Amino acid sequence: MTDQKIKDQNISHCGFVSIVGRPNVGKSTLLNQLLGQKISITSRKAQTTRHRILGIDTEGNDQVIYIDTPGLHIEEKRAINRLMNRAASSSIGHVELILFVVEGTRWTDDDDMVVKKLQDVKCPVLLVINKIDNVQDKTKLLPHIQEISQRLNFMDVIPISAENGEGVDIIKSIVKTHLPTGEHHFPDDYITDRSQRFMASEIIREKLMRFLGDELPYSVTVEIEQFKVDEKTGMYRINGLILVERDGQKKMVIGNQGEKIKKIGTEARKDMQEFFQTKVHLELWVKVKAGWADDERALRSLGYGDD
Ligand SMILES: Nc1nc2c(ncn2[C@@H]2O[C@H](COP(=O)(O)OP(=O)(O)OP(=O)(O)O)[C@@H](O)[C@H]2O)c(=O)[nH]1
Repeated sequence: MTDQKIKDQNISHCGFVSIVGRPNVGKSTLLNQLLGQKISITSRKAQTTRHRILGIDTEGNDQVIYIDTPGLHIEEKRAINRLMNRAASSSIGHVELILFVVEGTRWTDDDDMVVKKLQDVKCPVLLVINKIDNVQDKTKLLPHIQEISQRLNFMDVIPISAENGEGVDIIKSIVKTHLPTGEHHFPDDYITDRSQRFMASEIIREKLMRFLGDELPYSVTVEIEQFKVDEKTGMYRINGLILVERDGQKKMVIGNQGEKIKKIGTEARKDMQEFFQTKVHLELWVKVKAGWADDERALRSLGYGDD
């Protein structure tokens, strides 16, 4: 190895990379793959991610800070949708690189909206075509890529499958070449900027998204009322409050003889134990708080819009 190479390896690098795209294209799945650990919740329903979340990947002298964002979407009628779009848009500036994630050969008006937002950015934009495992006829991929490439000057186009990891290493190596020299922003053992309390509420929300019917998840949010560490055993005692908008929704979350909320609690506790690496005692309650998703002040008190 040359002296120059040895010298370069000892220089600290750090930079921010935004992951943007419309809802449900696989941004959070990609972030989890890039980190090799699950920190961002995912589900088959659109608009699972509601907050901006940082995923920190430190390898030797290099620290990459990925910004996972809520999916950008046209519908902005409700206060919650406005805040989600704002959180996503604010992450577009001041980064080293943007990963624009789209889904196979499927293109929608929301994708067009994202392209418009990216039109004037100063940093390079990498087009990431996700879910290629779902594209049956691969011959359609090339003309599709050619068509999208006319809409924006992409630095490169990488087809991937975030679900099974295909192509993710290529993204990692491209990201590395865009890191400026500089001190690490976070301690090397950090994987996210978010508190354990926040992660606990997200894990519960993921189970609500996954186990409730198609419409209900958008009327539900979670507040952590208690987060205590038992000093003797190290066990976490967590109380979560599930807020819904109407009485009928409360019944649906609880389920027949409490079976639904029990399932949500069991699955959330399992994930929490894995994430926190300790035993967890979790209790869940459901409460009606009408109109929480339309009221910007109520949303702020629930932690929305701080992003
Ligand atoms: N087949 C397939 N499914 C994928 C792939 N990546 C993600 N998915 C699925 O797509 C759905 C959405 O993934 P998410 O990671 O939650 O998508 P997102 O873009 O973060 O969604 P929002 O939170 O709505 O912005 C989930 O059901 C994932 O399992 C992939 O490479 N292949």
